[in-house]
Amino acid sequence: MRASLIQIAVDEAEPVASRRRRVACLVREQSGADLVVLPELWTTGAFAFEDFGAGAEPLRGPTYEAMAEAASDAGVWLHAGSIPERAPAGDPAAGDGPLYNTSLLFSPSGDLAAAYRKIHRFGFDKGEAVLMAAGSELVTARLPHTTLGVATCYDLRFPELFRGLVAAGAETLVVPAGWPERRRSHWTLLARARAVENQAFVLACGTAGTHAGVPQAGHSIVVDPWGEVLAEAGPDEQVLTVEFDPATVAATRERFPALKDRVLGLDAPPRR
Ligand SMILES: NC(=O)CCC(=O)C(=O)O
Repeated sequence: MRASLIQIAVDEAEPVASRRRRVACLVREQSGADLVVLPELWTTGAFAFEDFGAGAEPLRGPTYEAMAEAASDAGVWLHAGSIPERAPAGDPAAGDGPLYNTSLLFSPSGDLAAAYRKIHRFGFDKGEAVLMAAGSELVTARLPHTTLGVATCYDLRFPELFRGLVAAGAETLVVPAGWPERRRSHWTLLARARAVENQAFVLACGTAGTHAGVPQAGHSIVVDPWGEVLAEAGPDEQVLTVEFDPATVAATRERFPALKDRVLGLDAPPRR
């Protein structure tokens, strides 16, 4: 299986419409890949909190349209990273619906195969954590060669989410991100940890450049179920292409069946 991770540079100097066109061209150039992956919030930038509202789109908005077309032109499965999704208002009189950090997966015919609303929002008491609503559903998707489990950026710090994805059948964990350079060591460490503990491939695609004054780490990374790094990008915009055999997941789980020794229900009650 061939995957291409497109590590996009997100800089405010580039208008969003131009970046969208540029990214669509890059996706089309990946024709022949089985799966193409884009980063988190590459239209606004993951740290451009002040732009989330103005840059928000309905699920089937301009980024959806452009990426569906690019996936179908290239004939690839496309994990199109995430968009700031403005959900429909439940009550039209109350104005806009909530914002979500929503990632989109398209099939090679350009149909939406899955949408995942990020569960763990980053920022503690500010930024995404207060501006966006949290998703609540785990999302997996069956591709011809493997089953994907999807998560977004800060989710990488929460191993229980990935356990849930594995329990739902995931073999390849796809993590679009806008991870800052400041915590790059966590990024590579956590990507490898999630691969080793879940005996799964991890495809983690970050952004390059600097937006909202936050230099991005780049260093998109692909890790195999044994924790070995198959490929790692540098800091700048780059297409990281890797070939891997999804059957390695079953072989690793059989040869070293640690997942079978899980003891379920160990969650401690919250401390008072
Ligand atoms: N966009 C994010 O989720 C950033 C996460 C991050 O910076 C971290 O976990 O560290």
